[in-house]
Amino acid sequence: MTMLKAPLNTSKPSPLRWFNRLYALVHLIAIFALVYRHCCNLITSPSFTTILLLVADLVLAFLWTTWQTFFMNPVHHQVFPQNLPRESEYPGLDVFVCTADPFKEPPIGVVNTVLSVLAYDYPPEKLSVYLSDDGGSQLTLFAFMEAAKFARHWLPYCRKYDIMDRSPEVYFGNDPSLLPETSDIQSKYEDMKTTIQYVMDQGSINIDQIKDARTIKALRKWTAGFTRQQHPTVIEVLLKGDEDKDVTGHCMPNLIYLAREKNKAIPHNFKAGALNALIRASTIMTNAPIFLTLDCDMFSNDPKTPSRALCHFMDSNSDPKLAFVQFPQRFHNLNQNDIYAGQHVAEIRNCTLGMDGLSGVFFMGTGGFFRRRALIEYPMKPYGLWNEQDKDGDTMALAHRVTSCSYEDNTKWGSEIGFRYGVLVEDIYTGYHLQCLGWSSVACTPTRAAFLGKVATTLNDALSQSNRWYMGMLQVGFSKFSPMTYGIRFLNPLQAMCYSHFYFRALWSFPVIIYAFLPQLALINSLPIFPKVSDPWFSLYAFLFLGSHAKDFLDHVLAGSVFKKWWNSRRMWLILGCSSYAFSILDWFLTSIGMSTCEFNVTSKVSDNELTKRYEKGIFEFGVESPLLLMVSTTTVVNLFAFLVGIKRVLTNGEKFEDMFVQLFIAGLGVIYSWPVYEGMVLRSDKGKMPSKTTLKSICLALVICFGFSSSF
Ligand SMILES: O=c1ccn([C@@H]2O[C@H](COP(=O)(O)OP(=O)(O)O[C@H]3O[C@H](CO)[C@@H](O)[C@H](O)[C@H]3O)[C@@H](O)[C@H]2O)c(=O)[nH]1
Ligand SMILES: [Mn+2]
Repeated sequence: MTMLKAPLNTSKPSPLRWFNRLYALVHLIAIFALVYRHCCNLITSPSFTTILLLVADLVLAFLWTTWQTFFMNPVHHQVFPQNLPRESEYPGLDVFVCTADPFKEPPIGVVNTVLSVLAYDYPPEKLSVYLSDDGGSQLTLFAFMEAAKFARHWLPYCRKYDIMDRSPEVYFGNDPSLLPETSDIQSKYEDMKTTIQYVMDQGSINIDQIKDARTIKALRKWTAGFTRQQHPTVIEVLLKGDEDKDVTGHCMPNLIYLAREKNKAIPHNFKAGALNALIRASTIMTNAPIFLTLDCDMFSNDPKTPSRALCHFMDSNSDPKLAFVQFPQRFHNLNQNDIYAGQHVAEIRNCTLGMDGLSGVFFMGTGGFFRRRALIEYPMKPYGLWNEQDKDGDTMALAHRVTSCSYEDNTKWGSEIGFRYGVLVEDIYTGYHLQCLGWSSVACTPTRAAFLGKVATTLNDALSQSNRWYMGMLQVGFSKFSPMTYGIRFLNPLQAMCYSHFYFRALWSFPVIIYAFLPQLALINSLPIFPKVSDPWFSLYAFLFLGSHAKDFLDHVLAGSVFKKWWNSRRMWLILGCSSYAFSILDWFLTSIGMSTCEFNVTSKVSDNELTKRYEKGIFEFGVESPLLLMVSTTTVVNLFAFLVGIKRVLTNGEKFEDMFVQLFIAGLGVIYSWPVYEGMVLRSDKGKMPSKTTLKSICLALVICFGFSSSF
């Protein structure tokens, strides 16, 4: 009799797929009808307005269609870590944590992320944690030397009491129940925090005050000419598994600090470059077959996460070409209704389930467990790494060599091996390339989040982040690797359409800007541009509007969201459309004609108390002067003007309400969505209000737009 082996994972298609397909079909027919109407209009009464409306609706139709591909075959995966073999059979695991700027990403936060993964429920002799410091900062190294000392107490404590929150900041912040050692460990943690905070406040380290010879030696590497953009490689092994023991005598995981060499004259390729340096250094030092990549703010929220990933990697029935297991991004600092829609609840859920039913989820930059072989196929003879015999046993010298900035010259790093270079979204781009090469991926979505990170808590940060992302997406979309020309040859066509949706999403800004200005300006000029209520075509508009909104709302609810969050996500969709996405297109254009260079601006992970309080209350944070905010405020003022003028005309000038209904509705909706912006412009006086200069500028601009364009109608 053969024993049935207990499964490590299962997958089940969602029954909702039938409903989704039916909805998509009906909606698609309505879209065709609309396009037909536009074409008729274009023939009978061609005008600038008709052309713009057609363009807007065509772009909307394209993005709607590509969005539907996520809903055609959603699949639910489940994992069963209890069925895994013994721990002694687990593969080695390397964890890569990236940080880039000690002032935007405070080291104490990074330390918490690293401690939370050092304390994983994983055989310590098989676990190594690497910290990549692109900020090349002595302060960060110092913080990690302190963290290594604290880890000797923290790890055995977590193990002994099976603590769930292994980020000490979270654990002590949650008022832990008092165990015999708790207050002792807590005071050690507070001491470490104080020490780190002290050097951060000083902004530098006074080596004379340090007694430990090893620390002094390490810190002396920051010589006079050492700057963040120009410095040699620094590698420090802070914990060495076979030598360092915790306070109970247990072996510790490895902990390695790495600041790769930087040279102003040589592009460092931002995070992708950092990750590739990590891949090479770790290949030489520990070479675990699986590695996990993490952003510095993404602390582990569940010590059993690696075993969930292993449920896919260790399953003999899984795809041998499984490249990565993605734990979708989740966040811990969201306010109640997620005012900037940073959580992307419905989006993340629908995209992961949807792509999992095709060739696999996209890589989200953090929380991905990779099979090392997917990124460097060995033996990699042509590329050099494996040719270099470690003859003198000098691993460190070799590790320094492979993290030097000239190492990648004339190699395929960044194009055919490692994380891919050249665009600002190295994450989705690398996952996409792997899938084009025949690798697959899978999402793992446990109820308790595997990792928790930080969302942007000011409007401008949220907008700049999207600006960067969607500029990066356009770089792929319009490159020779576009999913429409390249991806489609290697991927399931639906999968290629999923990627097209992301890569071209910035095009939303065309319909959003057209719909945010054109109907409003026409309203001011008493020109009806949509069918009146009694016209049969009106019901087509109503159907398309209501249908798409109802479906979107349903998708949110099914993803566990609530009405207010959905409403906020709608508002953000409009705000992004008229600001970030438009700037993404502009940035992409300027970069591609060589008038601008692309920069990865790190999102700030610090926020002062007042700001945090406002965010927690759900108040919009404007605060700074920025072109992104100016676009938003100008658009909202135009909508308000148009709405007021339109209402006045209907009430006093006897203009027909039904003729202007659609335009009034669009402007009115704009006004309702813009409420927090008006508040920020005129009703508030706190620090987070819209800067008066921006308010004034936007009113002037809006007046020019409203009355300057009158002659064109
Ligand atoms: O030159 C750089 C720039 C950034 N980073 C690190 O990259 C991570 C992400 O940077 P962040 O500013 O937090 O960007 P986000 O927009 O919040 O990140 C999202 O978008 C990025 C680009 O698409 C992905 O890399 C991230 O994983 C994803 O969370 C952070 O740990 C940084 O320290 C570097 O290591 N080197
Ligand atoms: Mn981030």
